[in-house]
Amino acid sequence: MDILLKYFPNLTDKQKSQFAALYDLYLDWNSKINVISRKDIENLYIHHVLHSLAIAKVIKFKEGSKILDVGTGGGFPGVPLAILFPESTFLLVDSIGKKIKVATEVSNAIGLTNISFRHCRAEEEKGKFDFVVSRAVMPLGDLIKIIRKNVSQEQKNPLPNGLICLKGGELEGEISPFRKYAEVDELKNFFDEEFFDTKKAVYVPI
Ligand SMILES: C[S@@+](CC[C@H](N)C(=O)[O-])C[C@H]1O[C@@H](n2cnc3c(N)ncnc32)[C@H](O)[C@@H]1O
Repeated sequence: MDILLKYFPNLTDKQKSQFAALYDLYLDWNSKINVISRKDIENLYIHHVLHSLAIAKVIKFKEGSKILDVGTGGGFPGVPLAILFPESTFLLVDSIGKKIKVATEVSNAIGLTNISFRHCRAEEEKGKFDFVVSRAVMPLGDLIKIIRKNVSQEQKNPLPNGLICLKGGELEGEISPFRKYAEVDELKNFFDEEFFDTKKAVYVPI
């Protein structure tokens, strides 16, 4: 948990206690419904929470922003972002109901009120949002096809509305059709921990 303060030193007491509560909640829920690899749970704050918050190093969402998290699984990156941006609203969707249940239970337990959940395929979600976020769900081209309908044309943020996804490893092939518009941030430029050496955030204005 202290690792979060290293990169986000201005957390409020409420945010600190919400982040701190995540460990026990995920430990408990993950033992019933697997959303994080069991041996990775001890790395929750670096591998999952801080990784999700990398999106906040790409953009600080303006008050009133609406964000869709596609394929959130147990709530990543949506739950950490909803804690960090209490003035924005988040909809987390996943096609697997029991994973959405974990994300819902965790966020209810920490009293998040700016978040909602839907058990559906992203293809079925018709709402409009300022940004779509996603981690480890599907190749960029497939994701863009699905979420294009969900990006609002009304702009209120410093970056034009679009998609921000967290990706690992070799991305050249996946990104090349979008290279004219995509911006790739290496997470090692934001965070010192070795885990981030190969991780990237890809922003595509839509
Ligand atoms: C590898 S998991 C990643 C979960 C989470 N984003 C994370 O990083 O921990 C991929 C998730 O995407 C969901 N998913 C895949 N295709 C989807 C679709 N078309 N609509 C909604 N969810 C989808 C799966 O059910 C799964 O929970």
